[in-house]
Amino acid sequence: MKIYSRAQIYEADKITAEKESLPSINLMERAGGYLYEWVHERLQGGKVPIKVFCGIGNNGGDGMVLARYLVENNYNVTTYVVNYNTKRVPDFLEAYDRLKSVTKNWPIVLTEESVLPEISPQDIVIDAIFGIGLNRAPQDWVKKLFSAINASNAYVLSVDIPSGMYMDRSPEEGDVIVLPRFTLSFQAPKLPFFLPATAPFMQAWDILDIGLDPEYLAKTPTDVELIGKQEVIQMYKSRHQFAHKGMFGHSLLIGGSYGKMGAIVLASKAAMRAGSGMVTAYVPQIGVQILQTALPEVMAETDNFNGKVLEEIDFQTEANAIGIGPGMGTDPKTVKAVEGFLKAQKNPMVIDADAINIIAAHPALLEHVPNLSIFTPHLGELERLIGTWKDDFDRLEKTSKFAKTHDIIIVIKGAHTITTHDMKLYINDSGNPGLATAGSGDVLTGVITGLLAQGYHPMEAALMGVYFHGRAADIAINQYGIEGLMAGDVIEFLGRAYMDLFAKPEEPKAP
Ligand SMILES: NC(=O)C1=CN([C@@H]2O[C@H](COP(=O)(O)OP(=O)(O)OC[C@H]3O[C@@H](n4cnc5c(N)ncnc54)[C@H](OP(=O)(O)O)[C@@H]3O)[C@@H](O)[C@H]2O)[C@@H](O)CC1
Ligand SMILES: [K+]
Repeated sequence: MKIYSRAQIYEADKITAEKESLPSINLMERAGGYLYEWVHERLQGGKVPIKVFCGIGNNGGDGMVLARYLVENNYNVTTYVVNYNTKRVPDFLEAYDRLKSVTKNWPIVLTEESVLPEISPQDIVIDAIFGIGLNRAPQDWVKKLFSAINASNAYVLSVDIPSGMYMDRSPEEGDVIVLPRFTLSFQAPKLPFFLPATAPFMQAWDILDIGLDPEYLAKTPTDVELIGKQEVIQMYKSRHQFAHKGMFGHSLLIGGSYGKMGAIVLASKAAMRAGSGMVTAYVPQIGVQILQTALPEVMAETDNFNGKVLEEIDFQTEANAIGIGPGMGTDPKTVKAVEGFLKAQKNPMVIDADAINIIAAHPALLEHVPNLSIFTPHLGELERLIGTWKDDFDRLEKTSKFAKTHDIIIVIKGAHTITTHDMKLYINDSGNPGLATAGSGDVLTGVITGLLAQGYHPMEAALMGVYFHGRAADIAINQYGIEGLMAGDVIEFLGRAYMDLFAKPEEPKAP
């Protein structure tokens, strides 16, 4: 699913109005009408007190239309104009007049001098104060209103985006954002919904299709995409009945050290479950027995040293794909081995954990990393690789530039894992907090390597790998719970994640 920028949303709005030869207020009427339907379906005329807070831009206009429908249908509504600015936009004014024409209870105008209204936990609050147009810090009294809404314990429904959330920067000290119970966003989700500093405000949300011009939406390329089941189905290649193991590639996982053999065991097993025809693990001698005992399906190769860490990386396996890093450590001898190894590589591979740390500490090695290799850092590793950042948006910009410069793919692991290549961002749609557990990254490395070995393009392998890893965890928590989930459980549910691609979607849960 495409994620449009603010400029693209405004453009879509303009083009839709032009094409339909309708004044733009009609689009606002449509948006407000859909908001009303959503609310009405749930309240069924119930006389709960509804407080609609409207700004004076188009987001406020949407709120005004919703308020009018509520009034016309005899709901118990009080409407407020949060008059944060002198520039009331024309469509807002029109929607405001239309509301005033149907009721004697005109909206209450709130300004800096006003006493803010009491909000009780029984109220329903509609937050239509700021939409995607927020471009500077609101005045203190407006922030106080946001805080009062948040402190009220009322059910809060945000229109389009929680008020106070920016489209292009993370919250800073002193910022306040409305924390809604639910957000109804128009046409497509917005980038901040998925970033660490702002995603916690998006506990539940849905998209309202307000009929923006489908042609414009379809033909406009976006810098950001959301990757879910639909996108993965398009990349998936099904197997025919007479397939044999030689057709699905040989994965080689390099890593492990004394005390950290589990990481390479998990990665190797995950590569098998991801569908790699064969898997070999290249480990220090100390690890051979452990690996062979843990995983009879996986072959082992080792170096010529009797050490606890890898001192050499020189293998016979003719691998279709290599994943390096899990449990490897950063012993100087291993660093030398990695240097030698990288210089000999031509094909894209998966680079994780200590292999990332080694490259970060020896940036000259980047030159030897094959193009389209997939780096899978968590935030700590990413910082070592690319340096520090100001906020979530800055991190994305710096990471995509770094990936572009070195022609690599970077998978930034997090609650919403984001993959970047060629200045585009791909946000993963699956996964849950259960994945914040030891070994989960090693499993991901194995899955991506296994997909790469099967002949998927590195971008497909990265996006599918991240998706399946998350989806397997989503299915696994039905059995283990979020707290109980372990990395090994994710591996056990990988098969189910593949099967789920073609399963009938579940009924959405009621908010
Ligand atoms: N386009 C679409 O597809 C559709 C969009 N729709 C709706 O429109 C919403 C976007 O509307 P919007 O552009 O009018 O912006 P909104 O968020 O209402 O802010 C209003 C204005 O406030 C100003 N301002 C900013 N920060 C400020 C501050 N701190 N303190 C004081 N003032 C501040 C700033 O104007 P400025 O003063 O910078 O000129 C800004 O323009 C969108 O979220 C959706 O709900 C739907 O109707 C249907 C189709
Ligand atoms: K809002």
